[in-house]
Amino acid sequence: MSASPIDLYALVPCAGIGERAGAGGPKQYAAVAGKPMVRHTLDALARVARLRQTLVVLSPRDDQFEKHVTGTTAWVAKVGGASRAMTVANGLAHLRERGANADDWVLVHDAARCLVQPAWIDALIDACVNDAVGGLLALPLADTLKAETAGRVSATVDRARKWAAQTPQMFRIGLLQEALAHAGDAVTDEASAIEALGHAPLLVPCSMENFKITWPADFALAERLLRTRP
Ligand SMILES: Nc1ccn([C@@H]2O[C@H](COP(=O)(O)OP(=O)(O)OP(=O)(O)O)[C@@H](O)[C@H]2O)c(=O)n1
Ligand SMILES: C[C@](O)(CO)[C@H](O)COP(=O)(O)O
Repeated sequence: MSASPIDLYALVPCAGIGERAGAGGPKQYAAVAGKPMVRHTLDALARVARLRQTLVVLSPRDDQFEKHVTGTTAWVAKVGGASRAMTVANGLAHLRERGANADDWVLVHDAARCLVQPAWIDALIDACVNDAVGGLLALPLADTLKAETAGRVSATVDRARKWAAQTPQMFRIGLLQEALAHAGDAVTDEASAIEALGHAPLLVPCSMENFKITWPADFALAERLLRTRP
């Protein structure tokens, strides 16, 4: 009997409250260039042919997704947690319940990184699909890096070999479940949890356009970039 093929899934944590963005509600539903932010994200993922399925993970209290996103083929589960790490862990358990295997890959991608492009996701898959660990899209730091105390510079931090982590982050589902169970709630991305198990995720260079909408001013920048895309 032949082994079952390895599938690739996307998991979109979409259960945040968007406190820093000050959009008057969860930022993933704010309109950017004519569409709710999460719709841009899902449309980009839907154009990646190698993804078998996308799972969107919502807050159990979410009453906006269905209003804002109609006609999606993505799976939806209202199993989000109090932290991003919990949302991802609960989403992984849901994927397993729906038939995903421990050896399958998952690409975890923030709903709030709505400028992601299919070509960047394909580049991540190409780089990681034969890798023992997996990896993430990221950007080498260009600016000089300062540490702060009470609004003043306390130190200049060596920026050599430092990268800003983006998403998607691509790992085997089983390894990521083990890593998140081990790391707990404090990790802010999947790679940190994998690192805590002693692995070294692959850094795959991406674009600064793959930024996360976090602050109020980010909406206008995202709008400008999306409206001027060819
Ligand atoms: N408990 C949480 C927290 C965050 N997220 C998701 O993780 C991504 C990145 O998180 P972030 O930008 O921090 O979003 P928010 O938590 O919504 O923002 P803030 O921290 O400003 O409240 C977002 O797509 C967000 O919806 C999630 O699914 N579950
Ligand atoms: C996963 C992430 O987007 C990588 O940069 C980031 O760590 C999320 O952090 P947040 O504090 O939850 O926005």
